[in-house]
Amino acid sequence: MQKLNWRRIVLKVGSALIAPDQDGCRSRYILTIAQFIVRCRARGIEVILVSSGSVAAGSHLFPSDQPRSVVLKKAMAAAGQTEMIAMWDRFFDFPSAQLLLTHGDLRDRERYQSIRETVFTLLEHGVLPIINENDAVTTDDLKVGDNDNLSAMVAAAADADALLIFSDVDGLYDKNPNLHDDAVLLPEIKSIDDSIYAMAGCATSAVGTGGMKTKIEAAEKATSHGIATYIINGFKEETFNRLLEGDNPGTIFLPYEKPMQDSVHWMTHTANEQGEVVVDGTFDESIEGETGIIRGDEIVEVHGEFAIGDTILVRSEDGTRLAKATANYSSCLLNFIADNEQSEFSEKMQDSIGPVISEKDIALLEKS
Ligand SMILES: Nc1ncnc2c1ncn2[C@@H]1O[C@H](COP(=O)(O)OP(=O)(O)O)[C@@H](O)[C@H]1O
Ligand SMILES: N[C@@H](CCC(=O)OP(=O)(O)O)C(=O)O
Repeated sequence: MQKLNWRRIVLKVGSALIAPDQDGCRSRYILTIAQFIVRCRARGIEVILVSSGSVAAGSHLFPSDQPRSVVLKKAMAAAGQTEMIAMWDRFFDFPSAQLLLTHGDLRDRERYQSIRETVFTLLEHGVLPIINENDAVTTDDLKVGDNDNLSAMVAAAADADALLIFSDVDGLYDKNPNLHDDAVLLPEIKSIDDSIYAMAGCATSAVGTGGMKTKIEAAEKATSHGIATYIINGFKEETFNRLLEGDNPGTIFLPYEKPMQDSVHWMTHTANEQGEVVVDGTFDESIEGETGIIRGDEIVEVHGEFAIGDTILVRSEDGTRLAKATANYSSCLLNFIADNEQSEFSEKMQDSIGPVISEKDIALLEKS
């Protein structure tokens, strides 16, 4: 048995635990999770809750004979969210706060910092943050799409020590246990590679989103930030006692020994690129030991429109994704420099602005 040394944790609760009968919220499983939250807080552990279930909670308010269009699901989410938050809030004798986020919020560095500040202030004042995706307003471009990945982004933003994903299954199996009787539970995953993803199947419940694939993606995001990630069965009461005893009741994904620096992690796992620059073969050498990298003469092409401070992808001519980085130039200026690389004006401008990207604002991507 290990000593529990969590300072701050993120709990992610799946839809099947909120609305198991798909007929509004039920306290059946949530009550035990609420007690777990109370017990963690009593031990001085700060808790952030990421709760799914708004669509599942709101679906009973709409006709069941209509096809579930995107618009109808947004309406279900808007209506179900109030019911779900009201239910959580009823269980606690401390205040809670609702934060509804989209990927559009998290991938914008300023809004990301603003979310962090709000979460830290809530925690400082003993308020329980309850987070969900803002399903009622998201579009394909703006959404994270599943709360497993959202909870990992939140855990990274909040500098959590552990991410606990409560689901309807005991943990990660070598294949979907709901479809294969001989599936074997994997208690500990040291590193995530393609063989781990190959085990993951889709959700088989009527209310889940993403199944195991999005949980492994979440574990990858969180562990690379140094956050231990658990997939655990929220249906089973003994789970919670075992967790508090420092035991692993499901699957634990071990954190990286050398986690990524926060800004690099954000760029790799949360930000998405607004445009890209294609560089010639000298990129690899230019990274080494430099304080800033890529000059105009190394750029072969510029794609998309981006402003100074936006995240861009650096790619090689053969299509390899080399790095994500913060642009020190707008796409407009880079196009000008690329077209006029020999001109004195272009040279002077680069001397005064400096390199296209700086070493402190770059996240090298694994070559695949
Ligand atoms: N290798 C696997 N191990 C465990 N569960 C798996 C696996 N592959 C697919 N699944 C499915 O993933 C489901 C959990 O994901 P999901 O339904 O999205 O839950 P939640 O609503 O908690 O996010 C399980 O009920 C199971 O059907
Ligand atoms: N944001 C959605 C949940 C999306 C989601 O990831 O659901 P789940 O797989 O049950 O965690 C909702 O509140 O209905």
